[in-house]
Amino acid sequence: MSEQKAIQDQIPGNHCFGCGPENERGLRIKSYWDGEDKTRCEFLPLPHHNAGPQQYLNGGIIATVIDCHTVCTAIADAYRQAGRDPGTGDKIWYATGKLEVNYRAPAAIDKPVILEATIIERSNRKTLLHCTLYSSGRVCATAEVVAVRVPDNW
Ligand SMILES: CCCCCCCC/C=C\CCCCCCCC(=O)SCCNC(=O)CCNC(=O)[C@H](O)C(C)(C)COP(=O)(O)OP(=O)(O)OC[C@H]1O[C@@H](n2cnc3c(N)ncnc32)[C@H](O)[C@@H]1OP(=O)(O)O
Repeated sequence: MSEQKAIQDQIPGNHCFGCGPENERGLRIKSYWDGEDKTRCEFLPLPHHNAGPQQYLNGGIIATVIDCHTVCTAIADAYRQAGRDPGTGDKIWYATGKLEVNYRAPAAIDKPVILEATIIERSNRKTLLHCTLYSSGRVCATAEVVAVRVPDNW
């Protein structure tokens, strides 16, 4: 990937478990633009992120990384639509309104997962995104997410 800074590293004050650089015990995913309305994230699971069987990634962790990758994409997009660099000026904050995940195949615990998010639709208050999660080149999950703009005191 290019030299671009991760979306999460451009937005200060984020303590989110999935994507907050300020959460020492979090997953700390990093998302990058990869085309006009697309972003990409690579996440390497840790052994304790397993499901019941130790070789597979836990479904809640899958949902979390999809949630964070897509909502951070919506936030970065909103800054872009406002003509501002992320983290500059008044804060823009989105929360997850809807997260619908289809688990299509198990994801290996010891391989990186790749997430690709696409912005499908945007309006003033909400952004609809699609996300695909791959492991070893295979589609393991797809998701539809609605990110809703909330005040920065939310
Ligand atoms: C303090 C300082 C802050 C500084 C910033 C710090 C840095 C942070 C930086 C970065 C962080 C980013 C990291 C986040 C990543 C992870 C995100 C999460 O996990 S968030 C936690 C889980 N989510 C919840 O707990 C939501 C709980 N729900 C709510 O609070 C409300 O229901 C909310 C905000 C989602 C909507 O409530 P309403 O009253 O604001 O707005 P209404 O009028 O209901 O909806 C607005 C629009 O959204 C649509 N909408 C709402 N829910 C929908 C849904 N489930 N499906 C489809 N559309 C929905 C509605 O139809 C409406 O659309 P129409 O404008 O009319 O077109």
